[in-house]
Amino acid sequence: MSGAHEAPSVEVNAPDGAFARVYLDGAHVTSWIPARSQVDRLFVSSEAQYGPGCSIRGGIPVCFPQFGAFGPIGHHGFARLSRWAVVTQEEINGGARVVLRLTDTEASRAVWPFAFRADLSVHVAAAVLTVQLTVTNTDAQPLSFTAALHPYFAVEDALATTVGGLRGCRYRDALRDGAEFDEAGDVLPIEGHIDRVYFATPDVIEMREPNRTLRIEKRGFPETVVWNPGAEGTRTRSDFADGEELHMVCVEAAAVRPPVLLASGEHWVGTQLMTAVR
Ligand SMILES: O=P(O)(O)OC[C@H]1O[C@@H](O)[C@H](O)[C@@H](O)[C@@H]1O
Repeated sequence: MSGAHEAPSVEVNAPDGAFARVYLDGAHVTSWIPARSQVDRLFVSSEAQYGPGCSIRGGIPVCFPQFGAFGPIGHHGFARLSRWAVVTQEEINGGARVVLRLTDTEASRAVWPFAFRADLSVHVAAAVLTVQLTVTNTDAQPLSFTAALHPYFAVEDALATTVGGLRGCRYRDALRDGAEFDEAGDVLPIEGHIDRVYFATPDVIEMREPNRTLRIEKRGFPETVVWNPGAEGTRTRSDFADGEELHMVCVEAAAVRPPVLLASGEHWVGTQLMTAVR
């Protein structure tokens, strides 16, 4: 574990001023500042740890080859704990992009016995951050996985924040023993600790605060996860500071049910696009 300044990271600087920072450990985006803005739309804890083998608390963890407990290996998989390599850095599509890559190693095969290639592309332009995960089965046998992009969005007051667009979707509530319900509300208020996987969600939803809105889009990911640790959750985690639950909301794009199944040589693409509407 180390401090933010010692761990290697790359900057993504678009000609219009849009900015992102990505750490090589975990291919972890920790900062996103849209063009013509001074405000970072991602939350990172003041207690976050950096470096090989520790997941940064905040930003956008990449959960692969497993999301949560949806699969046979450890919670949220090993991608967020692994060193990725920078493949390309370029100006493209009016913005800037970096692509990082993770491939199997002896250590990964000991946990998950497959050859694979995972590419994470991070593109910024204007008011949009686009994060795309491409997984290729480079093994001779089929493989299956679950995955998520797990952004911690910075909010001024989580308790004044709502997520709109999930009405009618079935969800699994981890706070009620994994029981399933149908979302009845037009908007979902964040009222404290929440931990839900919404299934078959619309590809465009909105996170609204009193003074600003984020449009959160996904492609290839069927599910949306909404998570806030609540006061108890930040108090009991050493990489969170007390009270930080009020300044973050996770709205994640996930692929969990069913797991993604790839034949030898096939690939899968999942994308999350975040737009600062205001
Ligand atoms: O503390 P971690 O491993 O980063 O996980 C954070 C949270 O991630 C969310 O996606 C899960 O739904 C929660 O159950 C989990 O607590």
